[in-house]
Amino acid sequence: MKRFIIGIGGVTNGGKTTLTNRLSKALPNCCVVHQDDFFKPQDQIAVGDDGFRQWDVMTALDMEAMVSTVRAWQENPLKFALSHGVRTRAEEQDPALHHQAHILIVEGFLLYNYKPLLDMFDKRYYITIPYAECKRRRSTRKYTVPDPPGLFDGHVWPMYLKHRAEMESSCVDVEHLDGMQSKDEIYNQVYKDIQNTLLNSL
Ligand SMILES: Nc1ncnc2c1ncn2[C@@H]1O[C@H](COP(=O)(O)OP(=O)(O)OP(=O)(O)O)[C@@H](O)[C@H]1O
Ligand SMILES: NC(=O)c1ccc[n+]([C@@H]2O[C@H](CO)[C@@H](O)[C@H]2O)c1
Repeated sequence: MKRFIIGIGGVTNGGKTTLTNRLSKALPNCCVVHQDDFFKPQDQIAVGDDGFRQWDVMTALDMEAMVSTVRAWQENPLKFALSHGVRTRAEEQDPALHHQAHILIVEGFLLYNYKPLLDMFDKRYYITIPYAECKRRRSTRKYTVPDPPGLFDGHVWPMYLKHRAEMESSCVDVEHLDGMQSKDEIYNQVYKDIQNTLLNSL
C-alpha cells in the first residue's frame, strides 16, 4: 500500500486549513496533521527585543513532536487513523485510488524550513497572498492567544518574509498556489494535481 505525505504550507491566513479540510474529505484514507497543534505553551514563547512574543519562529513549535507524529503515521497509517478518530468515507472517494493509497496532509505556516520534516514530503504546496489581503484576513481571526496591536507588522509579516527567503535560497521544490483565487479554484487545481501524482506513481 503506497503512502503519500502532502505538505500544505505558506503564509498565515493563506487558506491552508480551508484547503486541507476540503481535501481530507475528498481523498481516500486521508489523515491530517496541523502544525498549530505543536505550538509550545505561551510561557515558553520568548519575548523579543521588540516586546512581542515570538510566535512565528521555529523555536515556538515542538518540531520533534511533530516529526514523531508524522513518523507514527508512516509506520502504521491504519492504526494512526483509528487512534485519531478518522473515518474514511469510501463512497465519496475515487474508487481507482481507494484501495491503493494512504495519504497524510501536513498543514502549517513553517513546514519547509525544518530539514527533518522537509525531507518527509512527497509533494509540497505553498500558498501565498499579498500583504494587504493577509493583514485584512488576519485582523478577523481569533487565535488562542489574540494578536496584540502591531504584531502583524512588527513580527508576523517580517518573519514570513524571512522564512520564505530562506526557503527560496535553499531551493526547496514547492508548487506555488495563488491564495487570491477562489476556494473552489484552489481546491479543484490541487485535487486534480494530487490525483495525477497518485495515479502516476501507483
Ligand atoms: N481562497 C480564499 N479566498 C478568500 N478567503 C479565503 C480563501 N481561503 C480561505 N479564506 C479565508 O481566509 C481566512 C483564513 O483561512 P484559513 O484558516 O484556511 O487559513 P490558514 O492559512 O490555515 O491560516 P492560519 O494557519 O494562519 O491560521 C478564513 O477566514 C477563510 O475563510
Ligand atoms: N495556535 C496558537 O496557539 C497560536 C498562538 C499565537 C499565535 N498563533 C499564530 O498562528 C499562526 C500560524 O497559524 C502564526 O502566525 C502565529 O502567530 C497561533
